[in-house]
Amino acid sequence: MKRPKLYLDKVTMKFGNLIANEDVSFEVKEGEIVSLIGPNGAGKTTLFNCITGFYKPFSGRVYFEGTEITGWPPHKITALGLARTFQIVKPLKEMTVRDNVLTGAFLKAKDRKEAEEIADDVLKFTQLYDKRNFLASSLTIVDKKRLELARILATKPKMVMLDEVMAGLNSTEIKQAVDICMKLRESGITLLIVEHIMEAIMPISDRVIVLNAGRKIAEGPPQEIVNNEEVIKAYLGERYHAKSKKS
Ligand SMILES: Nc1ncnc2c1ncn2[C@@H]1O[C@H](COP(=O)(O)OP(=O)(O)OP(=O)(O)O)[C@@H](O)[C@H]1O
Repeated sequence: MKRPKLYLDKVTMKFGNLIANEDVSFEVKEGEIVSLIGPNGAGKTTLFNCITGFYKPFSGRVYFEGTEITGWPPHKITALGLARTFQIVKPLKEMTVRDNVLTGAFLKAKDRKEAEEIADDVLKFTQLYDKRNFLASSLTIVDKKRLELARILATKPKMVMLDEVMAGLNSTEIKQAVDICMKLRESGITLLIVEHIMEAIMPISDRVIVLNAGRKIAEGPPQEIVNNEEVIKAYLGERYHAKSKKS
């Protein structure tokens, strides 16, 4: 039996009267790829912020590898091995690509030499090594997204949470991003992915969790989710449903 890596117990988050997440519970097991989907405003990013310490939930608890991390500061959660990307990528623009990645690598490295080794490995993995001396501000959107991933991989995470890393990419770049997800899983990293590009994530997800208006409305293997009437109505629509039936 695989152990739960991440466990949410009835997480609720409110902004004034608006309930962005309501009693959301689920677990992600070690080595799984789990996708979190739902319409715009469903509460996916808010939940990521609650898990990674950027928001303190109104109520409920978050556990990582059995340790309760509810309300911990983000840097402490990253140090424990849970890292996340942001929907709007924010590299340190006036620093080089390599220095950006080094800032992540120093979290776990014992000295500069080790940090540089970690950074260079990660830069090669994310195909940014040739651009290591570029200023981050000069990168294209796909390379900025790779850099965002490289920075968090340099912290040597056990679990990575990706927030819409495929948005704005072309089909070749999406395929490369999917390959990276598969490679991360092969290397033992557990993944929780927020994404709107169903064609990319459905084939690689072990399980899919669906949020709508802050509540979890479904959870299950991709094939079950694409046939779930409530999910089709709330989010997937007939188009994706019909397409997935054909394949
Ligand atoms: N800081 C905030 N203050 C007030 N309301 C917020 C805040 N952040 C999010 N919300 C509201 O909470 C709800 C959930 O938003 P959230 O960004 O989590 O949705 P989402 O599922 O990530 O959407 P998308 O797919 O568009 O990224 C929305 O109604 C949003 O307007």
